Amino acid sequence: MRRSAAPSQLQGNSLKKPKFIPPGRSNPSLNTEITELNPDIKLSEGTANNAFLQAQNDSGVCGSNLLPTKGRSKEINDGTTLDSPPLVHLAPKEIIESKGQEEESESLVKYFNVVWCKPSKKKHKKWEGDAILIVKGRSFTLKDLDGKDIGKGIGHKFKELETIEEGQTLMIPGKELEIVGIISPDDFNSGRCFQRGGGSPAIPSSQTARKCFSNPFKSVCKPSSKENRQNGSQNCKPRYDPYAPNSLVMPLPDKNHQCMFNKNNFPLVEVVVDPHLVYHLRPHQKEGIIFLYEVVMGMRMNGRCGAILADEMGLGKTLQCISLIWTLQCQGPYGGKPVIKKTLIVTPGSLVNNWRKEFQKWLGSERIKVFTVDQDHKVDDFIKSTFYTVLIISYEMLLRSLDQIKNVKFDLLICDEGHRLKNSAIKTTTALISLSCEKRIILTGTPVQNDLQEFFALIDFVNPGILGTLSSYRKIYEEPIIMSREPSASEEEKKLGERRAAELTCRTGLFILRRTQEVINKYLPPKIENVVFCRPSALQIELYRKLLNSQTVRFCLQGLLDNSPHLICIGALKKLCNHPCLLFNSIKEKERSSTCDENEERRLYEGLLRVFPADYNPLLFTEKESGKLQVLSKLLAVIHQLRPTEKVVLVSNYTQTLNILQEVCRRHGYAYTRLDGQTPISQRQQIVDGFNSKYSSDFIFLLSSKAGGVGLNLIGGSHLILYDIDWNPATDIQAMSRIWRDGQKHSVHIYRLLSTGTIEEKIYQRQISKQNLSGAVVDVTKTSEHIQFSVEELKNLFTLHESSLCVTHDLLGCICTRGEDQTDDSSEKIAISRHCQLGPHHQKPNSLKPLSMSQLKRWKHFSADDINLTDPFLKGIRENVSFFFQNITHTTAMQ
Ligand SMILES: Nc1ncnc2c1ncn2[C@@H]1O[C@H](COP(=O)(O)OP(=O)(O)OP(=O)(O)O)[C@@H](O)[C@H]1O
Ligand SMILES: [Mg+2]
Repeated sequence: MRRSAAPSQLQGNSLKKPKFIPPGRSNPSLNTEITELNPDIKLSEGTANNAFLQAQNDSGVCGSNLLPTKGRSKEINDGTTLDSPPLVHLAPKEIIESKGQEEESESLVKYFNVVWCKPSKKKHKKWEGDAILIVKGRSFTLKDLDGKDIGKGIGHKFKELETIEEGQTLMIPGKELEIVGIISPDDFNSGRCFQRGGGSPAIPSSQTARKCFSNPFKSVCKPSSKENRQNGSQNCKPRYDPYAPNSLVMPLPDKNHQCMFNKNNFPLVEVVVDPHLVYHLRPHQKEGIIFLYEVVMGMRMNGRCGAILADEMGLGKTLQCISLIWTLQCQGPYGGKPVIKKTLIVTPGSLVNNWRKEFQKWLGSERIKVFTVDQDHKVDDFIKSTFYTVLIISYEMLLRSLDQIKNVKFDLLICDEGHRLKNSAIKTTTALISLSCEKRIILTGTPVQNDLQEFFALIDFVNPGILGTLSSYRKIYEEPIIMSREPSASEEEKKLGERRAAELTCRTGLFILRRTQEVINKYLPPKIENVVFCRPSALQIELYRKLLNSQTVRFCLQGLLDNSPHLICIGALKKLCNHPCLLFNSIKEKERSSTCDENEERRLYEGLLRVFPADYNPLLFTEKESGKLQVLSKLLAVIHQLRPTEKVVLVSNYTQTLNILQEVCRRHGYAYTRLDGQTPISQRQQIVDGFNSKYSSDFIFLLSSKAGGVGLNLIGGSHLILYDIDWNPATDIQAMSRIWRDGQKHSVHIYRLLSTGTIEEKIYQRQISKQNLSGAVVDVTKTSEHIQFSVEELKNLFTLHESSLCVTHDLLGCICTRGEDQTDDSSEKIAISRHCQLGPHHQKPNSLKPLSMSQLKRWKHFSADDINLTDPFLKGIRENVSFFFQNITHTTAMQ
């Protein structure tokens, strides 16, 4: 039968749509091979005619796709010829089958690639779409290539469905189908059958890390034309000696790549990274550069040049990119011609100057001319000049200068802290998508796989269309994966979800690279982490009790209020934990404002003012009024006394709290500097540099982690104090990573301050238990507004444990007697039998994943009066502390 071209062919969109493989193109030899390779796959009883089972292939996750069956033959079919495939009408019918036969057939699932059109008697059909036909026992489902159901039927005669085969035409209600090929279960389960061609590896993964050290002059210099010969003789030499010891040579492109990108037959030349850079590179950075090179050159996936470098914080993503830019800007594998001319780096405002500094640090100021955009240096100046090759701009400035930037041809686009592009609807993302540059790199230290839709946005940004459309992605990956994780998921759903997740990882793994902190541990000094449980002051406890007794909290716990008033309650408790004067300010503010929709908040504060002294002045707050502030003040004094040359980074998520901390610095005469959301971008790097300088007299760096923490290097400080806790462990991890990074010379001390028995402990417990148990990877931008609380959870949040030294320790079910008061909420206990302070750590402690309950159990812990407490810093602050957890990460070597 002659047929019109299938839509997949007509659209010319081979990247998104599976290729139409007509029955005649089936490859008998391939099938023979597959059958032979899979001796386990046998024709099941009574299905000798089933070509699908013969061709079934358990290919690896990234294996081959559609497996055409053996050429259909007259012998297999009941006398029908190839040109006139059997026409079977699949109208619902009553089936009279023997029971045994029915059961057998029910379990049989078959998948077919089909084309469909409206039923017609015309000889030359006008096929309207490609689709996937799933036949299971007596029912079938037809899905389009976006995974959407476009046809369904049940109760069909078993025999008819059993004998479907390639080339056959079927009638289903409203549609006529032609079977184009058979799909292996693996191709269906992985979802590959829906979207093929979009990301096929250009090189097998086993070769990906291979370095090629072949002689560039050996047989590769084959200039074909005169011009090429000239070019060849000029540029045939690698820029640096590939045979020098420790040289870092990029892999050579394979034949396919050469066919596609070396049309002029330029001689192949080794691309060698500047030895000046290689001298400094860590092993993981060398691998990272090879990875980036392969991806942006399109050597990993034909025609796809987008990468995500998701190394954990502090692993030197900046240096890896700088090395790549410098290499591609001067060299290339074809005739040595440079691959790129201009690079655009987009980064958060606070890091614009950090990038400039890193270029300077690694390459000096002569090799690459970088242009940073700020108030005095406009994009136009970059455009007018031929001097600069790299433009560094903040996301905010990019939006303002988009029109000019669009006029420049950039060959490489780097988006630092690129997880912000996870929302494809926001302006920044659409602006960047509108740039025509194909080679795109996202840098992020934050894990990106926590939300499947956000994951899609990042992938689609670097390699547009590689996962199909958003709606097809949802059907093919997101829905089955999410469904498989529901407690009610059937075995079949679980398997499908797992398989689809594996396929997604495989498809994207070619261009995503993530290494953990462990790879640089040996270059870092030891890290001592402490969780310090601070006794709340008498004033705090009294206010806390009153807040919990308020009508608003009671109504919340009865589930009686809409509009999320629990968030107001949580906010008030958190403020109180930081300092009562913050709560006082809020109450006063509420008194002044008169909007009636804030009644809940007003009711929450009822009677609270009476708890404060009559003449309370928040500006004259004292340290004694807050347990945590008292501990902080002591801690600063101890550090100052014991390590007069060392410096402290003091972190809070709230500007108002930072104001209090700043006032404490002022009162004690500590020199400080401050960076928060209000700090002008142009001043940020200066402030960071000032603090890091050994000549600086600053003792304290006040940092608002949410406003400007990402990407900063604060290695001038070796003590970091987290004054308050965020729901999201990633925010805290971001902050902690500011000082424990390459270049740090001192042992690093981290102190997390928590008010004992309060909501802060609960948030901490949530960080280490819930988030971890669910396996969810978290993201810095998630806030409490995104968290759903059950009434049970709210009850737990709104409980004050006054007599416990450490509720967190109680919950660990530790059998030591250091936390005296065991909580009565036994359902939350994790029963383990262990001795206190197990000593050596069994788990890898250094990855920047949120800490888990089981890891915390292995930390040393002490009540404040414990005689074993030897740490001089902790000893100095024990007076106002009820409990400590401590973990020491010993690193093997210092640089
Ligand atoms: N090979 C190296 N030798 C010495 N210092 C290095 C090396 N690589 C990077 N560094 C330094 O380590 C610090 C951290 O690097 P960088 O800022 O690039 O980290 P990052 O991976 O971008 O982290 P984040 O996700 O926090 O932004 C910088 O001061 C950088 O100069
Ligand atoms: Mg960075």
